[in-house]
Amino acid sequence: MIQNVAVIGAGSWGTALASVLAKNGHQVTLWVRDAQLADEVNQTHRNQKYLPEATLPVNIVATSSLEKAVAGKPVVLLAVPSHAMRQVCQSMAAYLDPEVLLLHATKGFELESLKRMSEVIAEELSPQITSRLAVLTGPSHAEEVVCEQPTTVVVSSESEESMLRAQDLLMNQNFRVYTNPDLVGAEIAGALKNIIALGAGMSDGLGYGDNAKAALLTRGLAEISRLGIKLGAMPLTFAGLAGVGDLIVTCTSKHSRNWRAGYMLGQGKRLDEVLEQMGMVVEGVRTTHAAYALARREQVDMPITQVLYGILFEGKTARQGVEELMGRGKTFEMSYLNPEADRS
Ligand SMILES: NC(=O)c1ccc[n+]([C@@H]2O[C@H](COP(=O)([O-])OP(=O)(O)OC[C@H]3O[C@@H](n4cnc5c(N)ncnc54)[C@H](O)[C@@H]3O)[C@@H](O)[C@H]2O)c1
Ligand SMILES: O=P(O)(O)OC[C@H](O)CO
Repeated sequence: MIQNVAVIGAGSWGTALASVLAKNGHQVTLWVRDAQLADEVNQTHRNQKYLPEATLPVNIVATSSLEKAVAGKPVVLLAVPSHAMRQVCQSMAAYLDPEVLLLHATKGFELESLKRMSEVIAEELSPQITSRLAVLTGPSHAEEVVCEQPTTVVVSSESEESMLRAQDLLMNQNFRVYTNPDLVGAEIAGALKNIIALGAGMSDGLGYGDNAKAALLTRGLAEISRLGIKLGAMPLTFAGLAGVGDLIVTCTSKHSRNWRAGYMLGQGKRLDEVLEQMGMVVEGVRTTHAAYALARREQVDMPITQVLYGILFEGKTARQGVEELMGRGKTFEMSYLNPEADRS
């Protein structure tokens, strides 16, 4: 069924998802924070800053008014950075349709509270929203999605109906949408892979090869799963699109913001220089901070995250980080063989 959909956030991901929805025939209102960019989208059907190569469908109409964007819309899709989620929800709460289906496509935790995005959304809107809330995640770079390159993603929700509605809205020949009821696992996997992507970029920036990258991905997945399972995720989610699928794409793609930021750090640039040069959200930086705190709180061993925390926030060099990881004591690969020695 054709729907009126509001997409909140006109960075690369919001713009690409607006394009998918519009090509599926939906009427899309795109909320753009910057009024000048809203005019550009309406007049030129382009978003030069975030997706310069793409021409956008004409059934995307941009507005810088959050009220105009969401009022009366049966579906709202949030694609803002994690640090903006709470404030955006607060600002749009009064205008939302009481029966709205809410999707979010944000990969991160709220740093201050260490909460997942769906928890932040439920706190700001209402606990009942969870029955109409779904997350969209999986291996999907905006730059490829907007040019209709084959892409697979996953939607997760506590409500089967919401999950199926989200799948129907988004799925097409080039954008294949799977469902997975493990909302907790989907959100955690999507957020934590960005930490490992920073590490993979660093490894490449240091000039290390494929062996190092494979080690980071595999041991990265081990610690992502360890924390995720402790926080209530289903183990198999980490073997799926939200887990290993997204880990592969983010750690190996030239489009990845997290990999690119890591690469520059590996080459010896300072974090502030790197973030300035990126000009786009690099979720992995805040997520490293959040995961470091969560790992301490939950007493879960996350050696790669710990080392990256040291590099990002404590002045350790990338090379020292590698030495630290490679110089750790002997241990089992599979912690189930010796749960007492749950080390990576
Ligand atoms: N880019 C991708 O390919 C991709 C794919 C999947 C998921 N994501 C996730 O989507 C989310 C958004 O990423 P993106 O790549 O579109 O980022 P981006 O850097 O391309 O754009 C960020 C957007 O958020 C807006 N913004 C920044 N601060 C804001 C604030 N305080 N309040 C409201 N809006 C604010 C900016 O104006 C911009 O429109 C992230 O969580 C990211 O991990 C991105
Ligand atoms: O470009 P990145 O590193 O923010 O990753 C974007 C998506 O999460 C890839 O699935």
